[in-house]
Amino acid sequence: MASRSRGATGSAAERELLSAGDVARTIARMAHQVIEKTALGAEDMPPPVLLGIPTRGAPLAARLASKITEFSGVTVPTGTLDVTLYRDDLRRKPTRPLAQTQVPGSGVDDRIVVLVDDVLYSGRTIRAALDALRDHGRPKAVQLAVLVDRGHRELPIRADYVGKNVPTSRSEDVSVLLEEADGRDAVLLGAR
Ligand SMILES: O=P(O)(O)OC[C@H]1O[C@H](OP(=O)(O)OP(=O)(O)O)[C@H](O)[C@@H]1O
Ligand SMILES: O=c1cc[nH]c(=O)[nH]1
Repeated sequence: MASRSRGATGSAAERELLSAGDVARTIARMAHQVIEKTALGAEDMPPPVLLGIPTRGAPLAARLASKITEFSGVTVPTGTLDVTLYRDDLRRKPTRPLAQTQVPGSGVDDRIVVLVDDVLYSGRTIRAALDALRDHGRPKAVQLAVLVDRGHRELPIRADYVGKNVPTSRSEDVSVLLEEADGRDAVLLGAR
């Protein structure tokens, strides 16, 4: 279980920001936005490549891809991108376990790549993802989809698709729970 998640139970001090139904509706809305913004289905426009950032970005990317296919009829290449070795805090936290990178056979060259993550906070994970992506080719463009943007950016990074903007204080913690990793879907706001 990832460090920030309190698992399937949650504590009384946590407030539910999104229910399981909200999470499903949010992903569906984001799928429609990706279809529109990437001009999916237009002639001479290959579908975007979705890359989820482990831990929870990976199942999120798979769910987003499945909704995009459901709404558009187009299959979207989907994979995962581990950013661990590209993090700028690697020396401070050298024991982080590696996750899996699986770039689909389509590759990323000349494609729109949509990075998918559960939470956007400082932006440092996404900065690392941009570095990691460089090892796999040169996308035509890179976009970012996050389920929750909680603010407090430390780098000039913004998301193209945001499920929910949540104003937070730095002393708070956003936990995204997903069925695949946590046994249920929810977004919780608690104390750090
Ligand atoms: O914008 P940032 O400040 O980088 O924070 C956002 C990242 O923090 C969490 O990942 P975490 O590193 O806790 O690992 P996890 O995905 O395994 O939970 C979250 O899943 C994002 O990837
Ligand atoms: O609150 C936060 C901050 C970074 N990453 C998370 O998953 N939650």
